[in-house]
Order: sequence, then structure tokens, then C-alpha cells
Amino acid sequence: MDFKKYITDVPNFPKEGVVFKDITTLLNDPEAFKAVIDEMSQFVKEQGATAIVAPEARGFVFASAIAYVTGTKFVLVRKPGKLPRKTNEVEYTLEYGTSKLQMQQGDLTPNDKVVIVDDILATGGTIDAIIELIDKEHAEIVGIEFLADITELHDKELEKKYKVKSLINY
Ligand SMILES: O=P(O)(O)OC[C@H]1O[C@H](OP(=O)(O)OP(=O)(O)O)[C@H](O)[C@@H]1O
Ligand SMILES: Nc1ncnc2[nH]cnc12
Repeated sequence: MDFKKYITDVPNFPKEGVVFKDITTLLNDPEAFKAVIDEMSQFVKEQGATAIVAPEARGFVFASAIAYVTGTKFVLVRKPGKLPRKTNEVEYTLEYGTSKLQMQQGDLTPNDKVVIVDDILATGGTIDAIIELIDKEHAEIVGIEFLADITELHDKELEKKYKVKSLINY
């Protein structure tokens, strides 16, 4: 399936100069969304993952469906003040701002084999922060997957260190 046609480009959102990749048009199409979840789940199975880690909010939309299909545990990465137990925290910069992400201590164990799931890889700031949070728990990262990758916005370092898959490349 040609997934690209289900993503809508929205110029100058949320800031002047950013072309926002709107995934809601994909979510509005049940067949396309199912095909995406099936393909992303296949990657998780191939890597032999025991856990999926994803950031709010759009990452959750994909990750929870993939965790259900693959029977893996799902660990949440959230913005500050949302997770109730003791967390680790990392500050990061993304295409249109700076923020912090947290993951609860002990949600992952050193035995976990993790696939990280998110909708968009842009500058890579978010994914780098998630990797740092997982490394603090000494879990193994066996793969990273995105619905879409905006190639011109990030370097190639991620692909050098990890098995990375994107269903759509811009
Ligand atoms: O590669 P980067 O430049 O770091 O950008 C990618 C991140 O930006 C978006 O999340 P956002 O923080 O906008 O949160 P949302 O999912 O809550 O909209 C997207 O869902 C990725 O997580
Ligand atoms: N251009 C973009 N579109 C959608 N989500 C994003 N996250 C970071 N950059 C983005």
C-alpha cells in the first residue's frame, strides 16, 4: 500500500517554515491504519522484542495497537508531570521546540529487548532522548521504527547504531 498518500502536508504548522506531516488523515482511514499496524507489528516480531517504548501522544496511537497485536509489553514515555512513580528525565530539542521526556524507573528491566515506535523521525531529538532513557534502565534496543522519516532533517547516526525502519521516506 502507498502509505504516503494518506499523510497530509500542512505548511507553516505549528511554526512558520515547518511542513507538518498530519497523520490524522491516515487514522481516519481504517484500512490504511490497519495495514500500517500490521506492517509495523511484523518488524517488532522479526526483532524478537519483549517490549515497545513510545512517546506521547502520537507515538501511543501506533504503539498500543502494535503491542496488542504482538503481545509485547508497552512502556510509556511522557512529558513531565504525567507519570506517577519515580522517573528518569531527559531534556531534548525537536523540529519546533524544546521539551523534556520522562520514563518510570523499573518499567523496563535489563532483560528487555526493546523496539521504539514513533510516528515521525524529523530532527531525531525525540528519539535520541528516548534512547537515553532506555539506556538508563540497561535494556537492549533491538530496533526503532517510524511511520515516516523526514530524511533531510537528521543525520545518519541512528541507522549506523540501530536497526531502523520507516514505512514512508520523505
Ligand atoms: O525528530 P524530532 O524533531 O524530535 O520530532 C519528532 C517528534 O515530534 C512529534 O512529537 P511532538 O513532540 O510534536 O508530540 P505529539 O506527538 O504529542 O504531537 C512526533 O510525534 C515525534 O515524536
Ligand atoms: N514536520 C513534522 N510533522 C509532524 N510531526 C513532526 N514532528 C517533528 N517534525 C514534524
